[in-house]
Amino acid sequence: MTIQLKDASLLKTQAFIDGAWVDGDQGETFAVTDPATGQHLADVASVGATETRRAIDAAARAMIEWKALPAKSRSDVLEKWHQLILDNTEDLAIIMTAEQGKTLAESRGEVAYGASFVKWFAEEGKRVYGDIIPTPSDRRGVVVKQPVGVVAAITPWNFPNAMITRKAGPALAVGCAIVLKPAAETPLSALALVELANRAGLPAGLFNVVPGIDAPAIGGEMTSNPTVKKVTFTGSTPVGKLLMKQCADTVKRTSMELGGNAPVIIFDDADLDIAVAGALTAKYRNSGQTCICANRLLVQEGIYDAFVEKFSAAVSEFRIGNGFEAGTTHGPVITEKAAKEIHSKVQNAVEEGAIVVIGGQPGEQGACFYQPTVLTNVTDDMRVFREEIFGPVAPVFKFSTEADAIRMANDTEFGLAAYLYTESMGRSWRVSEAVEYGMVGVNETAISSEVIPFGGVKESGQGREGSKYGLDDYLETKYICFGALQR
Ligand SMILES: NC(=O)C1=CN([C@@H]2O[C@H](COP(=O)(O)OP(=O)(O)OC[C@H]3O[C@@H](n4cnc5c(N)ncnc54)[C@H](OP(=O)(O)O)[C@@H]3O)[C@@H](O)[C@H]2O)C=CC1
Ligand SMILES: O=C(O)CCCC(=O)O
Repeated sequence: MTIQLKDASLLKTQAFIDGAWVDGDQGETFAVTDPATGQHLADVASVGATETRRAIDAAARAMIEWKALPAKSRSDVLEKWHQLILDNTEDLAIIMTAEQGKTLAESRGEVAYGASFVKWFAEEGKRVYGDIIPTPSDRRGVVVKQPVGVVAAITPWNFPNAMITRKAGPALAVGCAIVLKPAAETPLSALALVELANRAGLPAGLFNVVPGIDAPAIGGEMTSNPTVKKVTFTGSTPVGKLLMKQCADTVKRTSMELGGNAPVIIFDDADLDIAVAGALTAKYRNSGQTCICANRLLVQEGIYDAFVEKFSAAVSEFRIGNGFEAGTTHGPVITEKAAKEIHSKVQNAVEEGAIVVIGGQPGEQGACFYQPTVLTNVTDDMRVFREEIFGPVAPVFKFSTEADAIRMANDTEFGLAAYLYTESMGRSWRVSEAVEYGMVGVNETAISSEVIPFGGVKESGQGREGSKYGLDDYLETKYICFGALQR
């Protein structure tokens, strides 16, 4: 084991089912490696359908008492969990950088971001209101909100902490129990989080973590088991579609946070410095591996050359490397396979006529590195326009009119986040309303926080996470009719 922590007991390698740390039934394990060095970090228990079923049964049992508690009692446990996450920020960040590759500063930021969802939903869970409906007769209609039931969650490797708390926070706050399958690349962050929830006093069975390399087996059980009432997923659109189909047989509720193809539209009247800074953040955050990362920079012809010059100059200052090393601004991408996939998209663009302004090659630091890249002379038939790049590659497209920009922005099956830069108030409104996206940043790309409804339209998914709306995904609406009041 090569991860050095202040509290070594946060490094867990077994599954957590019904309040106990357990191996898989077959004793199988899978390796977790550091993408920056290729070093082996840990062997983690690999569970399958049988253990997942056991976790679901435990969740259903645990929910009976949990959902009957006053919201305040559930909130108290979540508040303790929140504090423990903050108290252990450094260890959680070290685990994250080791298994995911992002810089230590980014990992610390994500731990705080992840903790904010626990705190937010500890508070929001106390504010689940119903309604009384004034019916036109001798009756009263009452609407109550109830927990949806056992929740199954499948999470990705790009945000190994926050994508878990954004689901577990609201689920637990309203009285649900949860069974979580973390990404195979980043199970250690998930296991450390559930260890802290356990230390916070969360009763056994309410939060189960089922790591494993056979995702279809675990996902198959989660989506077919009738005890599971809701599946919440963050990841790629093809897997999201598959899970939705699998959920149809038992008519489960689903929340899907899927792929994106975010445009950053920069108009001639934008403040150039602000636009460059925003585009840099939107593109290169987490080495480009965020579903709301800028995928396409759309720049109006009058400002295009100045933008490319300033943007590329800033990119040339980046230092890619091991996320633990001081001075590293950007870490590796998650796997060698991902680095190769990014390069194939760049090669496709270059073969079709794109010009590499900077980068354009795998990094020399290791198999999982890719150079921060800027491409010009790009067109809308290239893969970098159509597909999610999920890497540090910025294709800069040119447009003429506002109508062109809106058409290009909407010319995709995705609809998660879009950003625009302009000094015109009228244009801000017009374009924000015209683009088909779930979230729009106007002169801002740092749009995420626990207080906002995060989610997409079109094939980017359904449901919203965070904010007051984030509770709805875990609640059922029940109508009760009180009749014959005169009796
Ligand atoms: N919206 C987002 O935030 C994300 C988008 N993506 C996009 O997807 C691309 C591929 O990344 P990748 O990691 O392969 O994404 P996936 O969608 O394959 O993985 C996300 C999660 O789904 C699980 N999973 C995969 N297949 C199944 C299945 N059949 N049944 C149940 N669960 C399953 C994975 O498990 P396991 O790890 O064990 O395979 C992981 O936990 C990226 O390049 C990016 O474009 C990826 C991650 C996050
Ligand atoms: O799905 C993702 O890529 C994580 C979203 C990051 C964020 O909340 O900003």
